[in-house]
Amino acid sequence: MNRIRLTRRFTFEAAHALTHYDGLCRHIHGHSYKLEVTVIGIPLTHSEHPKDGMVLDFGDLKNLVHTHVLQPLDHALLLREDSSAALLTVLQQEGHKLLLTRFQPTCENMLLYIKDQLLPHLPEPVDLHSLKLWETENAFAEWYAADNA
Ligand SMILES: Nc1nc2c(c(=O)[nH]1)N=C([C@H](O)[C@H](O)COP(=O)(O)OP(=O)(O)OP(=O)(O)O)CN2
Ligand SMILES: [Zn+2]
Repeated sequence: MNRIRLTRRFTFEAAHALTHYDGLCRHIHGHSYKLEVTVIGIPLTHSEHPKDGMVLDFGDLKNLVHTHVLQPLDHALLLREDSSAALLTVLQQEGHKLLLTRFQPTCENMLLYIKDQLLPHLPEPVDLHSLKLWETENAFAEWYAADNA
C-alpha cells in the first residue's frame, strides 16, 4: 500500500451566535476561520493520464471545497433555526446571507457540517482523512475518519 495524505488550507469569514451560551459568544460575532482538508489515497499510476502521480489534483480539491463549503459559509451569518423569529425576519428582509442551522454553530458542529458537505463529492477512490477548523488563532477542532470508523 502506498497511501498518501494530501492537505489543502482555506480561509473564510463567518459570523455566528451561540444561542443560550453562558458567555460572550451568545452575541453575534465573527471569526476568520481557517480550514485544513486532508484526503488520502493512492497516487494514480497511468503514464499518459493527465493526473498521473496524483491522489487528487490540488486544484480539484480547491474547487470542491469552494463549491460545497466556502460558497455556503463565507461571509454568512450562522444562526440556529430556533433563534428569535423577529431577528431572523429582519435579517432575511434585509437580504443578509443567513445560514440557518439545526445545530448550535460551534466549531465542532461546523466541522460535522463541512464533513457532510464534502463527503458525497469526493471522487472514488479518494477518502476524507481529516478536517481541522480554527475558530481563533488559539482554538481549533478536528475530525478524523479513523476516530469514527
Ligand atoms: N468547545 C467550544 N467552545 C467554544 C466555542 C466552540 O465553538 N466550541 N466557541 C466559542 C466562541 O464562539 C468563541 O468563538 C471562542 O471563544 P474563546 O476561545 O473563549 O474566544 P476568545 O476571543 O475569548 O479567546 P482568547 O484567546 O481568550 O482571546 C466559545 N467556546
Ligand atoms: Zn465564535
